[in-house]
Formats: sequence, C-alpha cells, structure tokens
Amino acid sequence: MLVVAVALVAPSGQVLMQRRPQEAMHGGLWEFPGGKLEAGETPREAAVREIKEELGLVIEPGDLHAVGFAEARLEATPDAGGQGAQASGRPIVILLHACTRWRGEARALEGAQIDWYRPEALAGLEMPPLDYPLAKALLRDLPGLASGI
Ligand SMILES: Nc1nc2c([nH]c(=O)n2[C@H]2C[C@H](O)[C@@H](COP(=O)(O)OP(=O)(O)OP(=O)(O)O)O2)c(=O)[nH]1
Repeated sequence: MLVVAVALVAPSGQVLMQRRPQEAMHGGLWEFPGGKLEAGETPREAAVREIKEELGLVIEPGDLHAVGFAEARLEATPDAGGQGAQASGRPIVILLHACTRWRGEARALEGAQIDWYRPEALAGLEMPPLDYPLAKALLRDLPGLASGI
C-alpha cells in the first residue's frame, strides 16, 4: 500500500496536522494530510488530489518537495481465502512531501480537526507510528525549505 502525505509549512514555520476521524484506523491520531494512491496516479498527483479533497487547498505538483519515506508491515489479518492467517501483514510505504505554497484557506473537510504546530511540537503529538520518523525527517529538511533550496 502506497500512501502519500504532505507537510504544509506556513511562512511562520508551523506545520498543518490533521486528526483522523475517531472511527477510522488510527482513529483520533494526528497525521499529515494525504492518503492512498489511486490506480494510475503518481505520488504528486495523489498529493494534489488529497489536499484538495481533505483541506480544500490547491497546490501545484512542482511545489512538492520530497522529504523522505517510512515503511512497515500492517498487522497480519486473517486470510479470507481460507488458507489460514497470513504470516505477515501488507507492506505500507508513506511518502512525505513538504509544500510551502498553496491557494485557499485550509478547512477540515474530511479530518476531525486541523491545527498548526511548531515543527518541534510534532514529536509530542499522538500519531501513527510511521509519522514519528517522518516528522524527524521533516525537521531535518525544514531549514532548506525556508531558504527555498
Ligand atoms: N494520510 C496519512 N495516512 C497515514 C499517515 N500515517 C499513517 O500511518 N497513515 C496510514 C493510515 C492509513 O492506513 C493509510 C492512509 O489511508 P487513508 O485511509 O487516510 O487513505 P485514503 O484517504 O485514501 O482513505 P480511503 O479512501 O481508503 O478512505 O496510511 C499520515 O501521516 N498521513
């Protein structure tokens, strides 16, 4: 499963995070906006679509800077095909991008809540496990982003 996530970085340096709906997987946790790639989409195309759907913002594919990725296996699930439980769960890869330019005012169209956080505060949020290394990679890249590199 390939997932794209976007760190929107405001001129103040604050980063937009969204809270997953209570009933979803990882319900109530804070995450970077984004979602699964649909068939035929590149990660940047998926990012543009998800940011529009979730926040109502327009971003340009060329304004997305690759920050890093994180990978894991989702928990093993019982095999519906009847051959017993799968030995290991499905792989998940999350590709994090940063973006400092967008059009519009962010609204929580799909998430339970959105808020802006200082980058140093991200590690203190309750997030899905893969978001901790992603937040660390973002922190590492932010100085370059601010100076337009
Ligand atoms: N968007 C996002 N998803 C994350 C993050 N961290 C993390 O573990 N995930 C996981 C949660 C989900 O298993 C998966 C993303 O799936 P999703 O349910 O948000 O994707 P989607 O918007 O395409 O949802 P849907 O159409 O299937 O309802 O990635 C993150 O920072 N952002």
